[in-house]
Amino acid sequence: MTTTTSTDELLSVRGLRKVYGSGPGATEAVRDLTFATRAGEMVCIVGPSGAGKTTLLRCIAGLLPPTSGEVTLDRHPVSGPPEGMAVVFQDYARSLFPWLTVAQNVDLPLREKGVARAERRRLVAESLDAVGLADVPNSYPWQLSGGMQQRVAIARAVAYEPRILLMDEPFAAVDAQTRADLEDLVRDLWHRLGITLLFVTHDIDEAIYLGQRVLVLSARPTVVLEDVTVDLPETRDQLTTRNDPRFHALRTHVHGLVQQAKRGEAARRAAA
Ligand SMILES: Nc1ncnc2c1ncn2[C@@H]1O[C@H](COP(=O)(O)OP(=O)(O)OP(=O)(O)O)[C@@H](O)[C@H]1O
Repeated sequence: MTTTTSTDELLSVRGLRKVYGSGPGATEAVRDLTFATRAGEMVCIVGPSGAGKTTLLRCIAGLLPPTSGEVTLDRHPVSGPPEGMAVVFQDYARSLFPWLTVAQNVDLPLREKGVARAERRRLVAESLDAVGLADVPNSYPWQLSGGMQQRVAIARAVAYEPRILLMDEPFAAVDAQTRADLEDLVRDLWHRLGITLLFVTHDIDEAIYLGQRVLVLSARPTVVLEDVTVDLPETRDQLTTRNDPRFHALRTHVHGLVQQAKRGEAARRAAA
């Protein structure tokens, strides 16, 4: 288990509950979630399908009001999209504007933030360079592969200079090789920029490869089943890390927890 001291806590989720709708048709998506992350941490979240991972991220991002409980960023309650937070979703095709070029897509949130033109130009160029897209600023998203489009979405988030970046299954729609490249890109950006990262994924191997901690969620209504510390060397690469016996042990452990969560869901359904 990881304990987070109150002094360096950045994000805190306390007693979060989210119920959609009311009356007999209500869905309790999240029952009672409590965890915290320190500044600069990389925390991955896994859990069975429908466990409420997207609901949790939307509450953290201030896009959805919780039914009860609280999310704080730097001790300030989150009640709308907070400054200093950026989100990358799975569906890059819908999150990019097809009528804007790559550079214009990255630039848009900076314009909305009121960043001066010269500074915007620098941030757009630097972030496109950071994701390996320095040579296509004038292309349109639909002219690029899926992996490249997701890089544009990442560049847009990075250019915003967030303190915390939320990613909701960002690589679920790309092929395996592209996914491995994007995982390494995220680790690299996290190291270089010193941001805090909260990364939701279905993929247990991906969670362990990327994270310093993996929060395993139960099935709906959701609680944290276990907060697993990923005690792998900080320098990771696709071959060595994934062949490390410790990686296999962690994967077996997390896999067992997710299976346990699914069985809990099956038992709940049988009892209903
Ligand atoms: N707008 C909504 N109205 C009613 N129920 C909803 C709404 N959004 C989500 N739900 C329900 O809440 C539960 C959790 O959904 P959510 O999308 O947060 O889970 P998830 O863990 O992200 O799922 P997946 O792993 O399949 O992406 C599901 O039962 C879902 O049907």
